[in-house]
Amino acid sequence: MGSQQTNLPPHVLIFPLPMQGHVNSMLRLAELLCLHDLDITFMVSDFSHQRLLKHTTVATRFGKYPGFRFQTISDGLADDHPRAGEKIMDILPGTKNVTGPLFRKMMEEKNCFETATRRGITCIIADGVLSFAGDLAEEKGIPLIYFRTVSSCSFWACFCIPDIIEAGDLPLKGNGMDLLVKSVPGMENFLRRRDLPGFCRVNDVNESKLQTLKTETRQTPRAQAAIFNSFEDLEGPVLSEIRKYMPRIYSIGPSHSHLHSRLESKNMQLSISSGSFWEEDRSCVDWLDSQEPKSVLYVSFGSVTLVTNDQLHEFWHGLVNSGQKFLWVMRPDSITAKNGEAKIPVELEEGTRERGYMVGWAPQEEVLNHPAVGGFLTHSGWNSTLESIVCGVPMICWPYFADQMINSRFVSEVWKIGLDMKDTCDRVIIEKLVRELMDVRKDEFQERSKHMANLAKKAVSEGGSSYENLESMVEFIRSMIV
Ligand SMILES: O=c1ccn([C@@H]2O[C@H](COP(=O)(O)OP(=O)(O)O[C@H]3O[C@H](CO)[C@@H](O)[C@H](O)[C@H]3O)[C@@H](O)[C@H]2O)c(=O)[nH]1
Ligand SMILES: C[C@H]1CC[C@@H]2C(C(=O)O)=CO[C@@H](O)[C@@H]21
Repeated sequence: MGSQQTNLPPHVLIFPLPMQGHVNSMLRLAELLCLHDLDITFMVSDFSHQRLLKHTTVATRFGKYPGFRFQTISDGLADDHPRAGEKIMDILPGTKNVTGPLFRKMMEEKNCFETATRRGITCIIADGVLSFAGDLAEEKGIPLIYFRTVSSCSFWACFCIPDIIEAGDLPLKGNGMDLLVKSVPGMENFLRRRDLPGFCRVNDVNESKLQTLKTETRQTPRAQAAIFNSFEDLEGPVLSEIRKYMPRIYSIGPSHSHLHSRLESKNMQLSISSGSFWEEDRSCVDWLDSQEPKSVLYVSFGSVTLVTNDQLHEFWHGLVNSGQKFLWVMRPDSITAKNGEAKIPVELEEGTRERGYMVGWAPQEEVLNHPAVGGFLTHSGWNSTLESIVCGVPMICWPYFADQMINSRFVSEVWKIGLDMKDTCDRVIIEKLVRELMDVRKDEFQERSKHMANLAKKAVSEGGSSYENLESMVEFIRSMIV
């Protein structure tokens, strides 16, 4: 490097798995690092980039940071791939086989992005499931930090997969699903087989999704550090277990709340739109404005979940029969009914007209923060879980796959801020749980959720654990410039 470059800031390459829930939280990390005046190259798939440009103000949001750049790359999937449901798992071989080699070529051809005004990459922060980025970092001698965007509890359960297999709790063949799993330290008293991350639901331990997640997770300790979108008061005991294998762990979450707090302290404006891949329908906020405080159940299953026609009807009946107001996000691509199959019974149409409101995609953070929202029926994606926690909104969990299975167990049994309806989808149960959360046990859930929300806000405020961890991490990134 020329001597004229020695005063340049570190140049961090941030590389998420190209899915909504991963890009969201990595974009927030990118902005947090921009606020610390680091140069950032953000790797984004062509597909995600087009979605972001179409549906968000991401260009203006990052336009105010001169050190920020997007770099696009293929995610290895065909343009018309659904990128939803179980098929989303194709993104792992897609990125490994296609994105990985393209990334290597790009780094070599572009001299690791070094220019007259920017250092070559001084640190790679890669999604914890993109080991090819770790391979390249190691080969080129570039410091590496992994950011696993799921909960620490899910990461830890995945890390323990070899011990779970050894103990005979895997493969899960649908038998003994309520038996306790004793081989994940710290979770011996409450983790059942059905709560293990969805990748464990295989008939044979050699199935590729289990093997891939095991391998990707076990290679994490080769990085110099790891980041979790979590906070010590939420997942402290689990983070301590992980630190036995990787001492340098930075819990810096909840990342959205952390970003808000940092922007506020610099008197900077919050971006109006998040990192949504769909158009946010803001009409639901007007509808919420006309509702009583804490009277509305918000229903959303994130960006990947698919719902069958039967499940749709169970939810719908359950919600209408509960007599509660509800705001339901029904993503255009989320119902698996074939044409003509999705006939809506009259009583559901009437019940929805009286008490419900539906949108294709909502400004979720704003919705959860609205005083009219009193509960969240969620698929337990990690971002949704954290967003609900920060707003003190109790949850009913209907986990669909992956980390969601264990997140929902922590919500109901560890933090006790919600109810878990995992592996059921029945209108009678749905009605009962909605009444329990929004009415019968409302006060206890509200109280515990409010307490956790306060702890989350404390973590990201000056002097809080996540705030201090981010400061240390930036120092560490600065110290690693070679
Ligand atoms: O109408 C909506 C619905 C969702 N969101 C946002 O979309 C994100 C959804 O993220 P998440 O709740 O984490 O769910 P998924 O989209 O399913 O995320 C994937 O990525 C997560 C992080 O790794 C994992 O925890 C999940 O299991 C995985 O499916 C959140 O930030 C929401 O605020 C909106 O803005 N509007
Ligand atoms: C498609 C899934 C594979 C890996 C990701 C994940 C994780 O544990 O990191 C959980 O669910 C999804 O977000 C991703």
